[in-house]
Amino acid sequence: MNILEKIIADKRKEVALKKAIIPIVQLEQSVLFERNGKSLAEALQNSESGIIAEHKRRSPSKSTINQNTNVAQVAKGYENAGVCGMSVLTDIKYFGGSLEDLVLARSVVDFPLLRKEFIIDEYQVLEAKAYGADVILLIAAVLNKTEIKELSELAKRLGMDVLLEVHNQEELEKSIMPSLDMLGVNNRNLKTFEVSLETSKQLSAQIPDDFVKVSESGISTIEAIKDLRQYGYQGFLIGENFMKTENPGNSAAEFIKELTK
Ligand SMILES: O=C(O)c1ccccc1NCC(=O)[C@H](O)[C@H](O)COP(=O)(O)O
Repeated sequence: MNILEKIIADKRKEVALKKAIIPIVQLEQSVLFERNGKSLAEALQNSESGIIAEHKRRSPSKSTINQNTNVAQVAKGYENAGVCGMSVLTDIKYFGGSLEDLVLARSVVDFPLLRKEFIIDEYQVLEAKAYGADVILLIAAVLNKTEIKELSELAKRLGMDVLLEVHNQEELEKSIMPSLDMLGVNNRNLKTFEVSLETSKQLSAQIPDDFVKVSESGISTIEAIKDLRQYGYQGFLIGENFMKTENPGNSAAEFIKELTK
């Protein structure tokens, strides 16, 4: 079993347990369920930087990135830095995140928040809305076409944006559908952890112009972003490069200042 298969197997158990503990009707009673979401796709299209900054304590490829974070402080720091949106990892076992992180970020900022999660069930889409997300991530490597359609259409009905993530041409071909807002190319192979920005460059021409293109993972320089822009990318998801520093908000601010000068 590769790491992605292991994560998904654990996720199925986690979701089954959560469904038994917190019924859907309770999620729908959350005050945040009534909140009008902010569009990340629109924010990226109107942005000079295109930065989506991530809150990430650890990952399967890096056992420790930053264990001492205060998610609310990081969210405020990212807001002051002028990011377009923030990605909040909510997986506990592999990334040290939680839905509480999402709601804490929501309590201090009003810009688009992406629930970064391995979504395999409609229950998690409802959870994303109930805990304050504006955007969900769907990963083509772990979903079939029908699942992508059903999960993305539910997110759209709830007023959320959908970022669909692919890593190769086959995943891209099965995924293109009108209920998606952004097409993300993950430069990290989630089975081997190998990272190459060439993945974004190679797949860019096959992504229809109707979708905002986002390049994800392994981005750490201004030059990389300038290069990826030549391939039509308007969004750049950055995690470790900011989170490995003592003050992720300040790091994002310095990066964006340099990028937009
Ligand atoms: O980051 C990992 O090790 C990882 C492993 C398995 C599945 C997903 C994983 N990461 C999720 C992400 O896509 C990244 O957190 C995100 O794109 C930011 O990447 P980076 O800037 O390289 O931290």
